[in-house]
Amino acid sequence: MSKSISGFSKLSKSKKIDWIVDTYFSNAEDAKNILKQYWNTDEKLQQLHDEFIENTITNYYLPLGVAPNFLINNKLYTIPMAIEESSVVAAASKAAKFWLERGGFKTTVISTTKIGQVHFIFKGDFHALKQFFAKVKPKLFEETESITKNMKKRGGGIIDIELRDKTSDIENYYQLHVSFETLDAMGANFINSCLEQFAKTFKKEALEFNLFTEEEKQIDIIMSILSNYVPNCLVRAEVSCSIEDLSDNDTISGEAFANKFVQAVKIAEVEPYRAVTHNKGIMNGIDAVVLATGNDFRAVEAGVHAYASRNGSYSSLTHAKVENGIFTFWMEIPLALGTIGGLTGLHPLVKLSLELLHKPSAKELMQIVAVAGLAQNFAALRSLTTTGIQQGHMKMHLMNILNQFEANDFEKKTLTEHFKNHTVTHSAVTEAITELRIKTNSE
Ligand SMILES: CC(C)(COP(=O)([O-])OP(=O)([O-])OC[C@H]1O[C@@H](n2cnc3c(N)ncnc32)[C@H](O)[C@@H]1OP(=O)([O-])[O-])[C@@H](O)C(=O)NCCC(=O)NCCSC(=O)C[C@@](C)(O)CC(=O)[O-]
Ligand SMILES: NC(=O)C1=CN([C@@H]2O[C@H](COP(=O)(O)OP(=O)(O)OC[C@H]3O[C@@H](n4cnc5c(N)ncnc54)[C@H](O)[C@@H]3O)[C@@H](O)[C@H]2O)C=CC1
Repeated sequence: MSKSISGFSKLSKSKKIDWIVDTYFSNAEDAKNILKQYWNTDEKLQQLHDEFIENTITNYYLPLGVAPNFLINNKLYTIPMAIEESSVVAAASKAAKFWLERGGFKTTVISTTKIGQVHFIFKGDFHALKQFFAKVKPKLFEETESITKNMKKRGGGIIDIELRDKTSDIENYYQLHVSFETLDAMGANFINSCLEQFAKTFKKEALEFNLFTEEEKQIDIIMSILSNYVPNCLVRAEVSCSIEDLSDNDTISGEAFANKFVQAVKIAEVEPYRAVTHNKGIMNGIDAVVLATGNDFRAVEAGVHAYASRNGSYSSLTHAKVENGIFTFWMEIPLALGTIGGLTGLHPLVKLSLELLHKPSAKELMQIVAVAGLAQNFAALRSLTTTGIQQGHMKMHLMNILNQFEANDFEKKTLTEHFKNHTVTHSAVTEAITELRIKTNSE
């Protein structure tokens, strides 16, 4: 059985590794070598990565791929994508190329408001609390001045502070519900700093408020935190073309494809089991760009799925219709992203990704990310409603299976050629590589 340890965080990196490999690995030297293999040879760069998080022992690589040919509002982009799953980048690239020839993607940012809340318990009269709030509200703005002054100069800051009565949900529970404009920053730290100052001011001022009883003066702050639910930080991405232009092969007409596609989207609108997978496909594109641009994918994931459930049941994020012979496919999605702050100015590959994207503002990045999600969903639905998903996915996954067998270059070349005309499944690859090895050995 493994042991626990006290003071691990205080050990040096090399001592941490020693403890890990000695405690958990049968071959400590091998384990240590694997960890060290992923260190950067540039010590300064390694230190930068070490300091992103805590207790760092090595780097965890993900491939960074690119999907070219994205025409967004008449501007061409090559989109960086960091993801472990095969076929996602290929699918995005294929959808980009398809829509490039059909006018490209059109996007608009609908809104950019973010929310934070101070949750508190107040045992008293709501009327008195409202009076107190009216009195203290200017002070809340005043006492956060040092935090907000630069953001205000840039055109952002605190938009409004509301008092919300939540006592029908929990006894004596109220909120300060605050809206913010954080411009090119995702804003989590800015918002949290403002909220924590509101909480201090609110509590302090309550002690001096004459209309409160002694009990009412004891406002109990439970917590102050931004919300990752951002339904008013919304972007729309859309593609459309005539149904005749929709087909690029002879096996299905544009009309038949459009109808099937719209049905597939409708199913995801009404059937949660399908909607979750449908939206997972959208997140294949979104997460990959969010990660490549150093943004907080947990925040995005949480917010997006909450939005997908906003009408009471989990539903598709994308929608499609055919009207007057025109096929339209679109998505509105909440995305709180930053192109300043967090890791965006620190991680060399994030900086490179942002430069590749023409150094976007947060609003531009929202549009690019939404397009990556819409394109991904288009590619997946196109495969699902025509060839089935496995054909393309397994074609891309072939190399992973071959690597599981530690295939050499000759085997990879021969089998890639073979599977151009055969269906890729795990067992078909197993059979083919076994046969090839028997044949090669007997020669
Ligand atoms: C996989 C493809 C693209 C193959 O599609 P294909 O028609 O066999 O590809 P192709 O060889 O004819 O090439 C056409 C274009 O596709 C792209 N492409 C093609 N191959 C590559 C490659 N190796 N590397 C980079 N890009 C590639 C590329 O843009 C290329 O143009 P070119 O560069 O030649 O001018 C297609 O079958 C497809 O789009 N499939 C969908 C795959 C998918 O959605 N994968 C996500 C993982 S599955 C999942 O997690 C989600 C899901 C599906 O469950 C969601 C849902 O249910 O909704
Ligand atoms: N629940 C959550 O989502 C939480 C997330 N986080 C983390 O917080 C980080 C993001 O916080 P931020 O406050 O965005 O980053 P940050 O703390 O690095 O701040 C960015 C700062 O950049 C400055 N700035 C300069 N030019 C600007 C411009 N044009 N527009 C806007 N700001 C400009 C502002 O002072 C702003 O506060 C992420 O790493 C995230 O993972 C932290 C706590 C909770």
